[in-house]
Amino acid sequence: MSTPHIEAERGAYAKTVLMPGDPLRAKFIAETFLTDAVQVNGVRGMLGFTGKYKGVPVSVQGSGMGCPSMGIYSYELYHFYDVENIIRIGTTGSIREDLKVGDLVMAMGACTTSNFAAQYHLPGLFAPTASFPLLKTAEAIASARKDLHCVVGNVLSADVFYDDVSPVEDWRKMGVLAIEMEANALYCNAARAGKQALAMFTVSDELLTGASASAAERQTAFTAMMEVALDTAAAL
Ligand SMILES: O=P(O)(O)O[C@H]1O[C@H](CO)[C@@H](O)[C@H]1O
Ligand SMILES: O=c1cc[nH]c(=O)[nH]1
Repeated sequence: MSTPHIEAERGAYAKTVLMPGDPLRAKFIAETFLTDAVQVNGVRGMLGFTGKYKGVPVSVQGSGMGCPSMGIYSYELYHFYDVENIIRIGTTGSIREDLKVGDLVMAMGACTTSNFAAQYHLPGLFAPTASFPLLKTAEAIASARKDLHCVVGNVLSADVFYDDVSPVEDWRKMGVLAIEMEANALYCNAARAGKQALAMFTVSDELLTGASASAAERQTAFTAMMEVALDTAAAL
């Protein structure tokens, strides 16, 4: 069996899949943290791998950028590959003063400028949220680490990276912590499929100050987030 975007056979993915936007980050995770890792997808270069972490089967699959791309891959994993849990691990731009480069943000909710949820024809607006069991487990793992500052709250999944007019202040006034581009679609797909999802992010940019992660910070802080996500997967 394959889908238009995934060439893997049914059963090739573990029940928990980590999803970075960048397929090369998926490759890095497989090579760095997984044992017995095998590549299960290479269609469009959107790499996917399955291996073991601390003896537990775990997969990692690139999602691409934006809600449409995340919408495709998470839908196919949930519906055609029997995946139960998806943990997005991404980068984000913080819009709150105390959220600094390297900090970890977990998305309890995901606002959006995308029209992704319009497909459901709901008689109102849907509020996409993380799965509480995943969030609770991941937050406990992150908080136990001395090397991480972890904040849980609302994020914005934006449709536009290069905005003509910056939306930062409007969302900041509503208590939104940070901006990324995929969590909303992931949470919608999980809700509709009756599955579990969580999105977490390393702050790569402070949109209020203009600070951004150095190469070294990207290496270490992103690695800490990967470990939190993998330890969460192993604990499920
Ligand atoms: O680092 P990733 O997971 O790709 O996430 C963020 O980075 C990309 C934009 O540069 C968007 O996909 C955004 O959500
Ligand atoms: O500012 C940022 C940083 C990462 N990802 C985004 O979508 N925006």
